[in-house]
Amino acid sequence: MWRSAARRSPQIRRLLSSSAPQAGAGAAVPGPCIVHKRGNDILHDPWYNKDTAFPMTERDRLGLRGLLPPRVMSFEQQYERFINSFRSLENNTRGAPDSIVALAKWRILNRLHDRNETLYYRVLIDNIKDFAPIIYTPTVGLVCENYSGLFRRPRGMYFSAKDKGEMMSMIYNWPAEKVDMIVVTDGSRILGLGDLGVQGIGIPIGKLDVYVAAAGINPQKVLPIMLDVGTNNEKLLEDKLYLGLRQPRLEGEEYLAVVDEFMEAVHARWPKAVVQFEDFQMKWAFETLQRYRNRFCMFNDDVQGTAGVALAGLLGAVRAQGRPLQDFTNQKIVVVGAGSAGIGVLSMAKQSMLRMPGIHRTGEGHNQFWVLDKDGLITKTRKGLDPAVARFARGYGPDEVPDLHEGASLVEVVKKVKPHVLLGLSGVGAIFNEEVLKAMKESDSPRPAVFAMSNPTTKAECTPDDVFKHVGENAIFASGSPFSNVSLGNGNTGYANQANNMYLFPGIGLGALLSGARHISDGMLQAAAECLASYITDDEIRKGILFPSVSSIRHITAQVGAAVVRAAVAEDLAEGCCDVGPRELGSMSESETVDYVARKMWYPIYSPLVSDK
Ligand SMILES: NC(=O)c1ccc[n+]([C@@H]2O[C@H](COP(=O)([O-])OP(=O)(O)OC[C@H]3O[C@@H](n4cnc5c(N)ncnc54)[C@H](O)[C@@H]3O)[C@@H](O)[C@H]2O)c1
Ligand SMILES: O=C(O)C[C@H](O)C(=O)O
Ligand SMILES: [Mg+2]
Repeated sequence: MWRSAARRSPQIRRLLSSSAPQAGAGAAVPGPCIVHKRGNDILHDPWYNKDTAFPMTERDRLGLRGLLPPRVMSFEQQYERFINSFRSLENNTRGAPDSIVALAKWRILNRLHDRNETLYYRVLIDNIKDFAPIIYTPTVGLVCENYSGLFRRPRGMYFSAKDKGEMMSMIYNWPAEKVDMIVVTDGSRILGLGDLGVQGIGIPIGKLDVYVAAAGINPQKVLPIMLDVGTNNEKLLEDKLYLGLRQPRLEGEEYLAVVDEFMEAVHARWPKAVVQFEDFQMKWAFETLQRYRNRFCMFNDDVQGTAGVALAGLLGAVRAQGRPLQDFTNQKIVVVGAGSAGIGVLSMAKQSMLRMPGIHRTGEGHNQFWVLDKDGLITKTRKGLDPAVARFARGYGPDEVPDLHEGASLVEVVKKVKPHVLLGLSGVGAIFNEEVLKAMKESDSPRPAVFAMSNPTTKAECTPDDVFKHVGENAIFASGSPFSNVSLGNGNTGYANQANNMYLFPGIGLGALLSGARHISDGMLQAAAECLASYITDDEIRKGILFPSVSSIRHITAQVGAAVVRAAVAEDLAEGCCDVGPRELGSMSESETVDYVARKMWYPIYSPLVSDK
């Protein structure tokens, strides 16, 4: 049951192995590409630029002769040269402070990104495990914090509060004719780093890099967007070099009017583009999701993508105990953080429990969750609770087992509840301290699970070393940002799983795009989560491995994307994409859908260039 047929298929494995070109882009000899430029303009366009790899025929055809050193290098030589300079950077910066090294690595990758996209995406795809921590969490957080100083060239689009009334024409300033995937933020909650205003643009850029690497979205068709509605970050408002609007954030109807206008403009130009909302503060994350999810093809990654990844982890934790999946309904789960991510996780986990056989005994009233926010345990006596949070509030007093008071501390809750899972989405680093982790040792589970999902690394609720030391070697650990596995000293390994929405959002976006879904339904999201949960074998689970390695992200994304396509077809939401209509999608078997999705993935390879001038 837990073996995905496609995962074992040699054909799919071949199709998706990171060293072989993928189909779609993957024909060994790519078709020619018409360029509307010549000479230096080509060298300065990262999409067409091949640097020293332009063959002589192309140098003649495109007016490049004499603009490059005479020796023609191969793609492989260029690749090796880059990797060598990256490795020497690592050697030369050994011993330097972590943040200096991280930014130096980000700079060298960013420079390649600005210069030669084909080479950039190839090194990213082939080395995704090493490079994801640079272009994505945790380094992307540091980049956002320092963005105004690091800024050299613009990437993506900026719509500000000052652009009201102009957005419909501004959207046509974007040079690419077609856009498939948009990631938008308003910078109000960047990872666990708070309001970073316009500097949050680093997040959509990083997420879209993951889209290209994992989902094979053509980089010419992605668009990172910053909605600059001001910032409430005093430090930034006072910073003379700050690049965003120096005004407090718009609120209420004024704020929504900007987002409405932006969504209308995007939809007018690219009606089939998928829009991913990212790192919006909680109130706007939920409000915009409700407002747009039935009108546009959009989703909120922090609410919905995170929920699916956490659900896959929670189901993995049940399997690790050797229990049947239905036992999920009996798991005691403590969630620390009742924000957009925490509430998203709780809602999806609850939905999943309600679908399990046997749960009808207790139905909606069944509450296996203990939720804490900055004021401690949330109970029904809490005033002014958001209805989304109120659903998970505990009863109060001696009727409630165990007896816990409003605002109880985390350690009190863990000691009394003895949860199977402790899950953090609080944005507070090291909050799972020694006392809390030692209390987890008394968990009712033979494999107590600790998920420290906050990003970046500095905000992780704890480290894997702490967990294996204080909870025990039978513990299970997952974190939002990457950590190294822990050697347990007896030849055994304590696995540091990465529970990050990067396992799902690329497949959700790709599946929505290829199905041509009118909108993204709960069923499509559920299918994505179930697909990820089923990816891991029983053997892996027994070892404490809950999530696959990031190096298989393309393979995972093809499967998740296919699951999403099939769910969209089943719900009659699919309108098809390009020349593949809903009927054709519907006639594909499960493995044919995975093949189809994999074939649609773009793969970086130099195409012969032909000038139209
Ligand atoms: N791993 C992933 O894939 C993933 C996905 C989304 C978000 N996240 C991370 O989750 C964190 C939270 O994101 P969010 O969007 O929910 O933020 P949010 O601001 O909406 O919510 C934060 C929540 O944490 C609570 N909190 C703050 N201090 C606390 C404390 N001392 N004790 C207990 N609770 C406390 C707040 O009251 C609030 O309920 C961020 O660090 C983000 O990077 C990780
Ligand atoms: O960006 C990430 O790494 C995950 C998540 O979307 C977050 O906001 O922390
Ligand atoms: Mg996010």
